Amino acid sequence: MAPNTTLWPILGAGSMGCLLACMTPQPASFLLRPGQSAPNHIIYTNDQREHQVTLGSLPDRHPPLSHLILACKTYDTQAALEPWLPIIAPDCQILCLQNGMGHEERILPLLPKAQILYASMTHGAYRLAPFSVFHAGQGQLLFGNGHPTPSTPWQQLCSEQWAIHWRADIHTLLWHKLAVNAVINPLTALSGETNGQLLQQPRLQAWLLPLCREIESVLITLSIPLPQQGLQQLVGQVAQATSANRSSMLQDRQAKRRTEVDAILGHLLRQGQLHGLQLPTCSWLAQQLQILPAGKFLTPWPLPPG
Ligand SMILES: NC(=O)C1=CN([C@@H]2O[C@H](COP(=O)(O)OP(=O)(O)OC[C@H]3O[C@@H](n4cnc5c(N)ncnc54)[C@H](OP(=O)(O)O)[C@@H]3O)[C@@H](O)[C@H]2O)C=CC1
Ligand SMILES: CC(C)(CO)C(=O)C(=O)O
Repeated sequence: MAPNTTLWPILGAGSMGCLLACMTPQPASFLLRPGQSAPNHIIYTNDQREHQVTLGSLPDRHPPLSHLILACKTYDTQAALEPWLPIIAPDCQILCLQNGMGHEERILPLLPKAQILYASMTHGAYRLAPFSVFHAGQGQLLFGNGHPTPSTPWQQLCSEQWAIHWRADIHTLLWHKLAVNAVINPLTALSGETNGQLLQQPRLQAWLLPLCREIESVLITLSIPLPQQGLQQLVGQVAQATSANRSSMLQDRQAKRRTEVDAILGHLLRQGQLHGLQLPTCSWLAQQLQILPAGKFLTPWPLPPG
């Protein structure tokens, strides 16, 4: 079925969903929770300007959705998709903006023929109010599905203005992002420290080498090229570049929200188990993230296991 490119359906009207709705070349249309309705525009704000972006809406009778942007948290994927299954084409192309990996495990049980597209999103955004988004960090959206070039409608989404680019090597990029997140996010989320403190505090620094070694062992086993400079070096660069940031996982814990640990460390641990790898450091951190009450931090900060 030819994708309908006059509308961009987005499932999840949070920070990322609203930001994407400002970036699509034709109007976006939100798929909301049953019973909710969207206004006819959203408000985009950044440091310099504020403006309204018109939203579209799906007509009462329309062909099954041939493409969809998924912008809910990883753990909400199934519940969010379920009510919309009757209007989604079985072979729908679904662009996942979500952090972490394991999108297939969440989507394919509901839509076995869906075609998944992967994204590495470094634009930062938060909601000022429902349907009002603040674009906090100008980053880029790199996406792809392993093919060298995008097909319809995805080539229309590519944009210099918004730094949205198709990448043939998206899987390697995603693994490198996952690897960095699997180090920075749990260490900061459990210690309560900013990203930069990982390079400042010797007790936190002591975790970097064992953790990076374990994660590199997963990449090597899966034949994913290692970051050129080595994982620990890459983690150091990202922590330095985002030194004042509180990681998304730390923010989730401070706000007493569920974290996306399962899509990050959980995915690594499942891959490790599948391939008979021992990942004691990853495993310990994932366990602590499950048991430590929200808003509480590990004090004194421990030495790595083993
Ligand atoms: N924010 C950022 O800067 C970045 C976020 N990401 C990733 O993007 C993904 C989304 O994050 P973000 O936008 O921040 O999250 P938000 O919590 O802001 O948005 C998630 C949205 O999903 C909606 N939702 C949840 N369950 C359902 C459901 N059953 N049906 C319909 N809608 C539902 C929520 O609705 P409701 O509001 O009603 O709960 C909310 O609007 C995450 O994986 C995150 O890691 C990646 C890079 C940067
Ligand atoms: C790169 C990093 C660690 C920046 O904070 C991030 O992606 C996150 O917080 O999830």
